[in-house]
Amino acid sequence: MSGKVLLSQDPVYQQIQNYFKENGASINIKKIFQEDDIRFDKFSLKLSTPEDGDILLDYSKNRITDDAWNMLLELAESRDVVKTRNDMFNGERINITENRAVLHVALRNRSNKPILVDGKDVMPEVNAVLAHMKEFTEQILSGVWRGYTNKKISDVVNIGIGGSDLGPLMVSEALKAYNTGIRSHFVSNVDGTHIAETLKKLDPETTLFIIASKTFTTQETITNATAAKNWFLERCSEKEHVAKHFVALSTNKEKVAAFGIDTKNMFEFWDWVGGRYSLWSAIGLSISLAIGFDNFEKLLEGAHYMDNHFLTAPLNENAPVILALMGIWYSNFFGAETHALLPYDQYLHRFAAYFQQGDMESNGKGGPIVWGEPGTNGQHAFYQLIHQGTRLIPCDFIAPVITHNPVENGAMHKILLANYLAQTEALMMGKTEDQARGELEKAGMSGEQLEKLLPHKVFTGNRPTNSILVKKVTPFTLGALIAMYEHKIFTQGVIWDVNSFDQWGVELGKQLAKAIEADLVNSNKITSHDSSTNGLINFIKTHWE
Ligand SMILES: O=P(O)(O)OC[C@H]1O[C@H](O)[C@H](O)[C@@H](O)[C@@H]1O
Repeated sequence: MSGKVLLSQDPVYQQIQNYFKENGASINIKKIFQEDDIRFDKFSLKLSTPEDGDILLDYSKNRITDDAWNMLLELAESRDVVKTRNDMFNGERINITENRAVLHVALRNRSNKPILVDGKDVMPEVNAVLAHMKEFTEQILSGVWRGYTNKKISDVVNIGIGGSDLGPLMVSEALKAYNTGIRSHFVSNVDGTHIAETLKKLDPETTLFIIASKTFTTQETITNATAAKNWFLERCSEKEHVAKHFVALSTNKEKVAAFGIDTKNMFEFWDWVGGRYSLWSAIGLSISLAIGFDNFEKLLEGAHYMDNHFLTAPLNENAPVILALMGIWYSNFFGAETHALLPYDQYLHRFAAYFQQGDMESNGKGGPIVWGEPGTNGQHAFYQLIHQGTRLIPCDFIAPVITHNPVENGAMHKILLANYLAQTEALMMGKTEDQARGELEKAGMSGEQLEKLLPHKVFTGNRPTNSILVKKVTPFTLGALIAMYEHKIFTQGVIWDVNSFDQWGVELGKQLAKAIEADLVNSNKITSHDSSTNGLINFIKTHWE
């Protein structure tokens, strides 16, 4: 990421800027479709997976002309996307501020081709942990591993936060159709309500706690894990039974041992796995328990499939690169501030939440705000803003062609897909004044009443969307989808010159929280902060007394 000129000084970037200045405002998606019969063929990409059908990326409904697109592809070249991508896959320390390699791709490297970090192949270690996860999953699911009163484990509580929570939670929800019968719970918030409400439902004899923390120092996780251990020990006084009910996922053996978890019940990963890229590592243990190890492997295979695509496809046929460039076009040139992820699949209801961390903790220093909710719920909440608001909001619409739940003989899924399709069409086409007038007249309106209402019924249209279709949400296709977005984030980071793999911005709040905690536990009137913070602290303390 060094040795490049600043993005704003990159000649290709400047060329795009000039093009945008002259043409940006007049690009109309509807018009381009009218002028170009093969627009969909040109601006869509079909990826055929070995067993799970095709993945279709339709990026034709964008404010993009052939010329702009070619220049954006050139920009990817001039920003060294290819070289940096290769550096990542080759184990170079591309996370420069932490001096670390970035190798989540090694965790799902099903080809087993050696990947070297400082000359050492990481694959044997990766495979050893996977073998441990497989063995453990099989023991729990078959009932070989039992609780302290010899009962089978029925409930698994993943205690973690950020990357040690969002990935396992999102995937366990997304693949519920594959559930093994284990009930999964996720506790993340340091608000005691989260663990208290979770524990209410649980029996210590049949519950397994997975303490998931890369560093094993995260305040929320250690506090929740301690509360869980105390809850367990209040019900089963024998300390040695902790070993049957607590396992750890971490890079930090010493801290795991200090917490009181036997390190043979620790599943290891490494500093070259970023928290928000860790669901493929030991952090995925709760996923493996929820859907079975074979399905967890399929998730890895799907991601590996996308890794190969990202690594080998030419830039103009490369799904993550295409998504990245389209995002750059809107962020850098149109000034779009946000990007919406809109999965039309109830199983993917945490997908946007997951990529809020994935994208904004990675590229938040330069990239857009990422947000979203599943369709059709979003339609009844915030789509008004997307359709008629003053801001440009590029959206990704994601859906499976086939549902796991063909309720009412599949009729419900057809309704869902009709909505999925209608939204992107409506966003592009809008409704002209003439059309709106015609509709109002048809409804019997005229004169002043009609003229008054008319402007409110007009939709400008020309609002950009990508449509992504998978055959079905399977472990494989989900793995591929997640990896596609990971590599999109990577590509954008390279173009923006943002290190997507550090997150220094989250440190300051943590530091201050430690200091304030000390102010909260004494009975003094606090005066050492600004007057607002003092006032808030003192208000809280007065109401405790
Ligand atoms: O897994 P841990 O070490 O407990 O970290 C959990 C989370 O902590 C911080 O908030 C980081 O910003 C996240 O990237 C990380 O996922």
